[in-house]
Amino acid sequence: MLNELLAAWISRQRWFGGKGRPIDELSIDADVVLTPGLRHLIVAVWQDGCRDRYQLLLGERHDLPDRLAHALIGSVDGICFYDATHDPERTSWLLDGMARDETRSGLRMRHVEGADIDTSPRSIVLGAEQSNTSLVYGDAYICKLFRRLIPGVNPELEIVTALAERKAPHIAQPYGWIEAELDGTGTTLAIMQEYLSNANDGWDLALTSVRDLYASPQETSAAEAGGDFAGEARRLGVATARVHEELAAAFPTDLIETHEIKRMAESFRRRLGRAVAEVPELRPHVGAIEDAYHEVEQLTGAVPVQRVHGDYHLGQVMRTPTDWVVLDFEGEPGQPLAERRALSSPLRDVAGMLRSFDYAARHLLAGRAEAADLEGRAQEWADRNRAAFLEGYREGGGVIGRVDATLLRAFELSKAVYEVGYEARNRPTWLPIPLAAFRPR
Ligand SMILES: Nc1ncnc2c1ncn2[C@@H]1O[C@H](COP(=O)(O)OP(=O)(O)O)[C@@H](O)[C@H]1O
Ligand SMILES: O=P(O)(O)O[C@H]1O[C@H](CO)[C@@H](O[C@H]2O[C@H](CO)[C@@H](O)[C@H](O)[C@H]2O)[C@H](O)[C@H]1O
Repeated sequence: MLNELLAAWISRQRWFGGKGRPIDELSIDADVVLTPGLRHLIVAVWQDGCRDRYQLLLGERHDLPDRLAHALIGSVDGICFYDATHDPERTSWLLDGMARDETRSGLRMRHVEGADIDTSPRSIVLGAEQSNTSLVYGDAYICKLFRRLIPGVNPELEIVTALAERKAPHIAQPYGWIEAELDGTGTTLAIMQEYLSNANDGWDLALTSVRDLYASPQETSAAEAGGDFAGEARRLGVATARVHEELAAAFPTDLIETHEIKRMAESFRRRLGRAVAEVPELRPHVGAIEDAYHEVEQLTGAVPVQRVHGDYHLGQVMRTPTDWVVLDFEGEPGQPLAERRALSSPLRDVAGMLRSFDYAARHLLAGRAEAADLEGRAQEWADRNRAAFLEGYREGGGVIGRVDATLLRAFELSKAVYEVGYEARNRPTWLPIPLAAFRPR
């Protein structure tokens, strides 16, 4: 009975990866009582013969207070089962568990060595719930619970711990984590980090600047408009180069030669093939994209590779009162863990951020025919901020050599191809944004 309630509820959650397909079966793989009225579950969801596993915090109460009514999963024999991430009385136990380094039936809660965890703040669930659920404790900590579980150490934990040990700037300090064995592999279930309470998301800041430009008289250039973003874009470039430098110092690096460069071009092509099958609007652009990938195949010499962010965009960086902080070193969601941890060219992140400037410039135009006359201004804003970011990247020590232009272009196109698939699946009205990347300039 509980399993059926959970199946109906999980299919409605924003973070559920199998939306739109019926659930054939849901079973409870692990069930640990953390404290009376709070259970930690790992459930297996079967759809079309495939299994995905998810992590739940299940609350139990005889009477559910009104403030938790929205979190109700269902009732069985007079007990109300609910999503306990919304219940600060219960989630405080996670803080206690990490502070005490508790282990409960294989569920290990740990704090970073030397971190002094204040267990007094109470949590709220972060509004912009995405593929995971984040709990913010006062203005001290943010604890991200991974919903869909993939066996292995989460790259975010691996990277921020390594960079924090080096006292690297531009990261949010890690405080603790939760882990368990999944298929015999130590698997990260949650990460707790410093909450940047006084910071703004890069995407929101960039959009404010774009709006200022669109609202200013036609003859005003992007440089003269009130909220010019170029200074911030340059500082972000500097921070990005410093983070790359720290990643190269903390993890192995390598040089890839001709045959591996060809393999990289093949992987760009495979991604293109999958996206074209899914989104026919890509078809007219295939020839030009293939040409750019062909140029990559012709490159000679070695390309430096290292650990990178992997899904770098304006929504992954926050501006604190003093500088930029980079979040979410997890790589592209949906990619296998091995791929997300693989060494790559740092130009991949540079390309990701360049794409993001295009996104910010065009997002107000998407799907609005009447906004077509803003096209030139969108281009001007994007060009100005892309150039400023690259200037900052070089200033911070980042290397973009002459041959790198070919790689950078291919990474940008490949990111835009990924985005076409992402938007078609998640936000179809945004599809024109990445499609614009393939127009000849
Ligand atoms: N350390 C932090 N401090 C403040 N806000 C944060 C922090 N980490 C994440 N956030 C906020 O949560 C949002 C989503 O976080 P993110 O880690 O990107 O989650 P997801 O992987 O689900 O996209 C960010 O855009 C940011 O607004
Ligand atoms: O932040 P996530 O790890 O969930 O990344 C995924 O979602 C992003 C959207 O939130 C998506 O990014 C795309 O949209 C952004 C604006 O919302 C834009 O700034 C990015 O440049 C663009 O790629 C990301 O690709 C996806 O993996």
